[in-house]
Amino acid sequence: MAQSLGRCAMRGAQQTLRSLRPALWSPLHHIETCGPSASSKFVVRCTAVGQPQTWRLPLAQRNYSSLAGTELKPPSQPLPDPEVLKHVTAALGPLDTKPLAPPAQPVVIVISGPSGVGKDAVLERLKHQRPDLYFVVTATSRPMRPGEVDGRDYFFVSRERFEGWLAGGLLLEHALVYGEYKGIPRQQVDAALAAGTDVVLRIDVQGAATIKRLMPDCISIFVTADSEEVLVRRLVARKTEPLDKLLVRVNTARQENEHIANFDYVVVNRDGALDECVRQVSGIIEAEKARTARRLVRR
Ligand SMILES: Nc1ncnc2c1ncn2[C@@H]1O[C@H](COP(=O)(O)OP(=O)(O)OP(=O)(O)O)[C@@H](O)[C@H]1O
Repeated sequence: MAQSLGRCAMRGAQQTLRSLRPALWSPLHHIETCGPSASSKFVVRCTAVGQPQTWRLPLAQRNYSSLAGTELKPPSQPLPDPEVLKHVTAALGPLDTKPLAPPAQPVVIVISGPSGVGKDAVLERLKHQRPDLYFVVTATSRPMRPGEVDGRDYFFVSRERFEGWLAGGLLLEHALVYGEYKGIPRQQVDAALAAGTDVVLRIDVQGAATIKRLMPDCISIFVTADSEEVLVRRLVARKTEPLDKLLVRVNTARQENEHIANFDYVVVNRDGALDECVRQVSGIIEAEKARTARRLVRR
């Protein structure tokens, strides 16, 4: 039997459930009981819009904060009347079990924007929230910054090696950005798409235009900051460029901002609101995947 909760434990369970499934949570008014059941399921009894509901989680859990990642099962539906079902199939023939909407084709998502706007910061957080996406590791000839890891953040390669990859046709797109090469390894993109996985590319503005030409179906997102002043403050605070290179980046950012109209979406990475930006990017991907054109192409 599920046990009644103390006020403190109840609050913990509410917070966990809300963070797990915000969409399901919103109509819930109140959790009444919450705890392990005799059948080793974790049972949550709650009232949603006046209706009592019971949620059964697959695992017994005592620690509410460790519920993250546990699948919430919706309340069980009443079983259909077998006699009625029999009549339906007798009249219409066997019912088709194929999905009514075909799965969406894998998409390429291009994240771009001026230097210092927060592309890496956004992607770092998105990686944790969206393990279903494949994040292409860009190759670059620029030196590693403190905290960066070769093969995780970028493939840090010499100019000679980069030029060898270029000559061998191993890069989908490349550009010389602030005097350093950056390029997208073709094989990573092809392999992820072939496996049906959505691919995220982090590209500078000039590279984004090339990808849009090569892959017109890609979703291009321009990340920008609240203002030029905020952008410059971020770059200065990052302390990764000497003054002369900083000036070049700010000048380039001015020109890049004029290319917003070439992108499908623009998202503002507001100061101190990184999570909000990540949420918007993730929402855009979800909405695009639900577009009928992306789902019906295979028919
Ligand atoms: N929403 C935000 N609020 C405050 N600071 C932020 C925000 N987003 C990112 N930053 C900070 O701004 C700085 C620049 O971010 P980041 O390095 O991710 O930019 P970038 O667009 O990847 O730059 P580049 O193209 O030069 O590599 C970092 O120090 C990062 O922590």
